[in-house]
Amino acid sequence: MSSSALLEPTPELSKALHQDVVEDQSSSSIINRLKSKNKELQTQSINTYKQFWEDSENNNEESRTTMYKTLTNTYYNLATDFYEYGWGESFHFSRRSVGETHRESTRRHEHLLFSSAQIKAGMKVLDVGCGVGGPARECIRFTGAHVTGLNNNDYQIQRANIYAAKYKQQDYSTFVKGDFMDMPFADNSFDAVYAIEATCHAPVLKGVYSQMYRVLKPGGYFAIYEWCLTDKFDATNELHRKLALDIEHGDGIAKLFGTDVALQAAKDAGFEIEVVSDIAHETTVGNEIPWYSYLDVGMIDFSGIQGFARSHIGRKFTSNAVKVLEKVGIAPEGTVKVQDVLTTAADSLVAGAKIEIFTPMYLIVGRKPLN
Ligand SMILES: CC(C)=CCC[C@@H](C)[C@H]1CC[C@H]2C3=C(CC[C@]12C)[C@@]1(C)CC[C@H](O)C[C@@H]1CC3
Repeated sequence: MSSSALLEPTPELSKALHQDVVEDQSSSSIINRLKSKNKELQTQSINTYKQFWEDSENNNEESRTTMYKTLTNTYYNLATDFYEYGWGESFHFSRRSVGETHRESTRRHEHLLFSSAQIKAGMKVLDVGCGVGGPARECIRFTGAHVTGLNNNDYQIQRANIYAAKYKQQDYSTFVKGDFMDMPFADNSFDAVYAIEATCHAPVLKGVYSQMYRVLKPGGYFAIYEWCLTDKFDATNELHRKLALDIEHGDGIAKLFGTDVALQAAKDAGFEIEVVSDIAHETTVGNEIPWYSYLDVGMIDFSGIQGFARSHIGRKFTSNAVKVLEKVGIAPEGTVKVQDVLTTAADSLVAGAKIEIFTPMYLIVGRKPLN
């Protein structure tokens, strides 16, 4: 099978695949969402995604980086509903202190980035790879800025617009479809730019960081949480290589880069670096819970359906429930495979984190020089 077998992620495909769910203004349950997919297109999407990774022709970095747009788009067409069901509206990890809820730690993690980027009321801010807009909405609440969310996935843009209407934030946010390697914005048009666990989908980090530099006004701040392989990653170690590939496959990433590559890319893009830190390994008062704990074996969260859904045992429950839904024809054929891909993601992230070869929160804060 050639790499072109992945379905072209056009707006028409999105509309046909997700059907009337995109028009739904209420927060629809995962069952309703699965029920209303175009079954044939959903099955085709997951089969081609699986095939893409199994196909040895595609299972090499060059082919994956060439196909990054289609690869990541196909992934989010399949994963978005599950992410919202098990994680909420902000698609990222966070450090958590004892006594802190998932929502509280998510917010705190976002606030740290917004403060690092010096975002203030009235500023024009860009969120690169905004998902369904969870962090953008919090940025608006926390700072009073106007946030433009850039995303290449039509379904996520539609979800973001639905939420903006729900939370009455239309005047403070705009969600734009576009490729972060070739942004549809003029030079020097934003006061601050940030990205949360999103630019790892880029085929070349310097490419996306250079675009962030280009659209940022001189003197403006750039702040990112990057997904990276750490210095402990050893490319000659078979287990390390397998875990990196599983993270890529499970999370729709063409290629993971090292922290050294990310930092150099930010410098090469032109930023004056002010802060660099793998905050996964920083300790703060009471911060004793690793970022991956929710996904780890033995962790049970009784804080509600979402808490249960993201736990290891909850994932097993979801896999079995999805099998039944698929059997009785409610969920499209192949939905079990989507849950399998997500299980690969969760397991490899936890394993990679435990041996410290991976971090989802390599913080880089830089500034575009005034001259
Ligand atoms: C892919 C990138 C760059 C960022 C997303 C990070 C996380 C928010 C996701 C990574 C793995 C995801 C999984 C889930 C939610 C979102 C993630 C943690 C689930 C818990 C959602 C519910 C499913 O039934 C199981 C998923 C496992 C993986």
